[in-house]
Formats: sequence, C-alpha cells, structure tokens
Amino acid sequence: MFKRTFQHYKRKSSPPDLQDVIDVDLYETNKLSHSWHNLVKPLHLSELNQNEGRLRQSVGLQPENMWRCYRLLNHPGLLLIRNPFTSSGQRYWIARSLQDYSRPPNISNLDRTKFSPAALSNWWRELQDCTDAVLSNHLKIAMRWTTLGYHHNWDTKVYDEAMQSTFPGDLSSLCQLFCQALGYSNFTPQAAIVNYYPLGTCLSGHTDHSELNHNAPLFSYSFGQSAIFLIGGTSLNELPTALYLRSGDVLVMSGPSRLCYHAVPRVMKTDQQPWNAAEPKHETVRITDNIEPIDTKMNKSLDSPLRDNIINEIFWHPFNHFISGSRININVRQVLPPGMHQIPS
Ligand SMILES: O=C(O)CCC(=O)C(=O)O
Ligand SMILES: [Fe+2]
Repeated sequence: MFKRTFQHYKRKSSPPDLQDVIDVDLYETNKLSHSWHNLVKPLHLSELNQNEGRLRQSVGLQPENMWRCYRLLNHPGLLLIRNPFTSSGQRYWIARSLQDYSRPPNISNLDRTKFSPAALSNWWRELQDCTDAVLSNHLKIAMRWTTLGYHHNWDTKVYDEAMQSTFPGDLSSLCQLFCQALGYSNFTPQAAIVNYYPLGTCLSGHTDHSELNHNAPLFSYSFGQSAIFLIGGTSLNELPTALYLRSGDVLVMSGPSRLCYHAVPRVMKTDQQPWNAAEPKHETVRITDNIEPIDTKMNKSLDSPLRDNIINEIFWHPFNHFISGSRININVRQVLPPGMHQIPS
C-alpha cells in the first residue's frame, strides 16, 4: 500500500493526479465538506510570554496569533503548522543550512574520495567560487544531507556518545519555542538531519527509530521548493495520507505518529517565494533590533551578523539562486530519554 502510493507520486513519465493531496491552505474552503470534516482540525496553541515573544522574533517567527496549526485526525499526533516564519526568518534558516550547517564538524554525505579538501571543509564557499558550470552543478547536487548534534549513523542506525558535535543553539531555541506554544515540557533537541533535495529527488519510506527516546516529538522544518509528504502507519501495509509541505511549514511527529512510516515521493517547483515576500514593517524593524538576552546561552547562540546580512539582496542572491531549485528539510530529534545524560556504552 505504502510503496504503491509512493510510486504514484514519484512517477516521472506523466504528472501524477494530486487531487487527494491534503492542502491545509484549502481548510477554510473545505472544512464543512464531508471528506474534510473527519480529516483535518485546527489546533489552538498557547500564547507565548514576553520573553518567549522576543525570542520568537529573533528566530524569525511571526506573532503566534498568526500561526495556523492543524492536526490530522487519521494520524494522531501529526501536526502541521503552516509557515509561521517571517520572510527574513525563512532566509535565515535557508542561509544557515547552506553556509553553516553544511560544514564540519557536522558530518555530510560528501564522498571524501571525490571532493577536494576545500570542498569538504566549506562546500558552500567552494560552490560560490566555482566558475565551471558543469562542476558547479555537480557540487551543488552532491550535497544531500548533514547531521548535527548526535550524528546519525546510517549504516548501524545506532547513535554513539563519541560521535557528536555541539547542537546549534539557534536551532535549539527554535524548537524550544514550538515546544512552549504546543505545551511540550522537557524537550531537548539533540540530533538533526539537514536534508538537501534538488528538484525531482525523493526520500523513500522509512521510520525514525534510532533514537533511544521514542516519546519525544520530532520537529521537521521545510524550506524552499514544495514537497509531497506521505505519512502511513507502523506497517507498510497501511495506506498513507499525502500532504503538501511548503516553504516554512513545520511538521511535528508526536505521539503514535512518531514511529510511523513516512516518505517524500516528490519535490516540485513552486511559483511562490515566501522568502522574498515583503515583510510587515514592524517585523522588519524588530528583526534587526538588538535582542535583549533572555538567557546568555540563547543570546549567544543567535547568529546576529547573518540575521542582518540576509536582508541585503546582494548577500542573499546566491542563496536565492540555490533555493529556487531545491528544498531543504531540517529534521530535529531528542535522542535520550529524560534523566539520561549520555548514551550507555
Ligand atoms: O524531508 C522531509 O520532509 C522528511 C525527512 C525525513 O523524514 C528524515 O530526515 O528522516
Ligand atoms: Fe524521517
């Protein structure tokens, strides 16, 4: 069932029928229809306090009363927050993923035998410096994933205490903020996979079960080009549901959905560029304001020069070029159960 649906949406020969793909942007239009009534429901989120409100601005999120959060009734625990980011917020996370999260000490898929030490140590810079069109495209599509924090071992599927780097403070703050709004206490972001998807690529069906903690939610942030996401059950025999994931969307896999099969059968071009949308004035002013420290750890973690630079169109240009042909997904997990401070050897 899962694989057939995957093949249906993946197919390249002729465009697949997309009429069953859930588009939460159609919620208001469809909410009274019989088919939608039992499918999608809005979810109310908690208001943030003043400190959290300041942090919200600094990580590039709109005021929480503008967020639209939905739960999928057939997939308990699966939540979709439809693009809560400001346009400069989207730019920040896109640029962070490309210029910083792609670099050591984070681990990437780049083959050590095929790329120069310069490319391995700074893929984004090398891509900008490359003047040969063929080589540049080769380098561009070669980057498919990086891991942050506890590094996921794709072969053994086991995390190792010795295989970790510092989890980025800004990404941690972003997750903490969603936890506040969703009422999750005690979530600690400890591992992330940044997936880079050139248009036309896909990710086949899998479950994410390497973490020692399966009760903590998983946060998945999508930026750039659009995707069809499939969420099924705990076996491949269950028929999956398809939904659109667009730039800025935050998918939360919590509760029973945390261990369900999921996949990205299709990454496709969108006309919308929310990362370039005009920003409401008050947000533009605020994002360049000096953010008062909430606590020192959080304040240090925010990359202020990058936040200021991404609103400069010349600085932004190469990122814009890249994201017009790619999707980026940042997939964050807690690895350890509460009270455990390291992976037992
Ligand atoms: O790209 C996505 O939306 C999902 C990525 C994913 O499932 C993963 O990294 O485990
Ligand atoms: Fe996954």
